[in-house]
Amino acid sequence: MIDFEAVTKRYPDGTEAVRDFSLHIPSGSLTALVGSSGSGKTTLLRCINRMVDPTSGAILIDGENVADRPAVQLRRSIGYVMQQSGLLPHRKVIDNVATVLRLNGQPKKEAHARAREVLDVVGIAHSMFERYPSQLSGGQAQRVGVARALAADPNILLMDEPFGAVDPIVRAELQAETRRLHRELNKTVVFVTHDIDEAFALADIVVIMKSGGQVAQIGSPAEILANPADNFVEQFVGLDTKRRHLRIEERDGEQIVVTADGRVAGVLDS
Ligand SMILES: Nc1ncnc2c1ncn2[C@@H]1O[C@H](COP(=O)(O)OP(=O)(O)OP(=O)(O)O)[C@@H](O)[C@H]1O
Repeated sequence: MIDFEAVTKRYPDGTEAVRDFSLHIPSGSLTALVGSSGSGKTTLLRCINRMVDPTSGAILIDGENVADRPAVQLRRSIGYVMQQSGLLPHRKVIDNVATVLRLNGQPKKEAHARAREVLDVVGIAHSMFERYPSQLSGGQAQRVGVARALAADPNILLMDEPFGAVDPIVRAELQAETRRLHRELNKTVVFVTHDIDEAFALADIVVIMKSGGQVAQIGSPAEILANPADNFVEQFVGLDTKRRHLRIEERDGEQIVVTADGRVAGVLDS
């Protein structure tokens, strides 16, 4: 589990990116931080692996303050996927995925065996293992980025707008894949996105952020849709314009998602 305790981050130029942010993230959940540009999502994500240190407050992983962990060791123990895959251009796919394992001291043979295994998990064909990143499509590069993040079998996976730069069809595939991986691998995933639809499609817990790193609402997709906290949230999730023609109804003890014309769109997991 991850706990943010009254986290504030002020950058040296005085920008207050996050103010007094608290959040409990249960182990094994998929939490989406969603909000407009500049609302502090990336700053919060990076506080988890100490790419950013908060000005005040604390982040605890399983009860231990991350500030007490050596930053490099902490970072290598947490998977990180970013928007532009971040693959090293002069290294082959297999070597990119094996990088953290090699840095952790694993012999090349074992690191490559694990890299092949995890590339299989994310659906990269063997014929691509020896390619360079420039020889991959955007969607393939993101899959390799996910494989690299999973290689050291971290308990926590941080994903920062991982599918922001791919087309909508590939994006939908990668979202489905993320759901599958999350179900199968039982990681704690924290996912940053601009896209409320993506957040609702993926997350158990959605955190809607306003500018200045302030929380507008925290809840499950169902809770937020059923009870938006204020006008900002209504607008953000598109309830004000009826863009989102969905409502939640209770039927036979189950929460049913119903469209504006009364069709059942799905059943929410309890
Ligand atoms: N290194 C930095 N120095 C100064 N200000 C920064 C720095 N990094 C981020 N900021 C500022 O902090 C605020 C929050 O930025 P952050 O990147 O966390 O937001 P975000 O919600 O992830 O935005 P986006 O969706 O555009 O990536 C912004 O005003 C940004 O300009």
